[in-house]
Amino acid sequence: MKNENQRLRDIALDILLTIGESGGFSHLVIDQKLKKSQLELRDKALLTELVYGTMQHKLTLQYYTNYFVKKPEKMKNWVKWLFYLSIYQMEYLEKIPDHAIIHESVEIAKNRGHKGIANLVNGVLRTIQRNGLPDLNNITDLIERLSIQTSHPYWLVKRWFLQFGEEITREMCETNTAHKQMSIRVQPLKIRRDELMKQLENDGIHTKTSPISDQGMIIEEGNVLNHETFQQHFFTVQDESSMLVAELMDIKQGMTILDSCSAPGGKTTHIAEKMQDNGEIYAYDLHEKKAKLVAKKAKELDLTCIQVGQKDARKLQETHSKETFDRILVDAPCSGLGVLRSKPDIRYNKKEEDIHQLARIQKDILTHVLPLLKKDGKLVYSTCTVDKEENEQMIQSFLDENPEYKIDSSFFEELPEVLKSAKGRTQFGIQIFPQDLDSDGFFITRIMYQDNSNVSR
Ligand SMILES: C[S@@+](CC[C@H](N)C(=O)[O-])C[C@H]1O[C@@H](n2cnc3c(N)ncnc32)[C@H](O)[C@@H]1O
Repeated sequence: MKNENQRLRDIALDILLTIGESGGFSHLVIDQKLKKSQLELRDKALLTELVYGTMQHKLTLQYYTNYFVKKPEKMKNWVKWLFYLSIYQMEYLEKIPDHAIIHESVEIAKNRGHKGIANLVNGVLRTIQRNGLPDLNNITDLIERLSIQTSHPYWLVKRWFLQFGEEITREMCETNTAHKQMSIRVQPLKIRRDELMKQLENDGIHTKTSPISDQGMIIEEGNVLNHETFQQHFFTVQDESSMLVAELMDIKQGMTILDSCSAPGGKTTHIAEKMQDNGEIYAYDLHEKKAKLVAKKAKELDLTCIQVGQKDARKLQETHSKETFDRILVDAPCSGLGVLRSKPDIRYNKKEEDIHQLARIQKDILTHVLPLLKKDGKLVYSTCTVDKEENEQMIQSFLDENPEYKIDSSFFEELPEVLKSAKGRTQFGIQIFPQDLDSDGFFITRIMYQDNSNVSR
């Protein structure tokens, strides 16, 4: 008979095997399993922590495991992941005593395998308990050391080293393995921010205002997702860097706006709120199912100025005439290297080749969408990634090929005070690193037409 602790770790192991070996998205697999599991709320939180934590530290845990096991390549996948899960708990979670972790892990090994595997698990974990783990500072290659210490693939650390230098890369990798603060965006047509803060405070949830958006709040303590104001859709959970995108669109009431890559609708609904639901927003996404999420979100937030549809951004000229929109948002599909804290599996699944292909798609989308912008309009381009090829270099190459456009220099004046001297600021936009604001890594820039009538070419 399995006890509750064992059952919980068994489920965690199944989830890790699915994400780690079959490439499932962590948040989707966890959601699915949690729905079926009938675990108590507290246990669900621990299960989520075990899965995210183990995934986040996978390469470090692999290094430790391989240090102690003689022929690691011969281990079955479930044994490998059982080691990662067990060592994660011993090394990173203070609340569970080592003897309890070892006991549960050995029981799982007995149930899933045989006595030999149980003995191996017992032997390795007891050695770690007695002697501790190897010192990662002894790894001599700087990039390899950082890769193992912070569990980022070698190619990615090397790429960031070359693009941003050692200091920024180190800070970024370290931030990516740390806990991330949660932020929310109030729906101002439903409740004022100060009122919401007061209501939450009365129920023991401490918040502070965001330096990025006057709709933003940072949760300092307490679980806001269990609060009635969340069920009432008085706010949306949104990262602060993500909030900054709509903040930098210079939005006014009554505008006609295109959101070309809009699902699941975080930024579309923010734009609608900023317009006080007064204007027209056309929100599209390549995938029908995802576009439906935008409509759902708009409905929950009682926003009516959004028209949702399934469309390829590269073919929008079939639907809309040239120079239709006052503002356009291209929140482009990207490699997602800025959101590694919330989606730990991304770092192991992405390949360098994906980046080249994404940069081509991003440029293609920009090229096809920009003619829809009014001559005095503004287009904001953003990604949730940290990579020059998809951001600065893509923009530079686009502008080189399309001299009728330029970066809108007033964009930089509108940056919030906390980002005015950010390290990621260049003539092509701003790269926000996760360590800048304890938020997601994002790139944002703003493009407009350039009056070339006086320029001879
Ligand atoms: C970064 S996400 C957008 C996030 C969204 N703006 C938000 O804030 O919730 C990029 C979206 O672009 C969509 N996409 C990818 N290729 C596209 C294309 N060719 N045309 C339109 N949408 C596309 C993806 O399905 C994905 O939902």
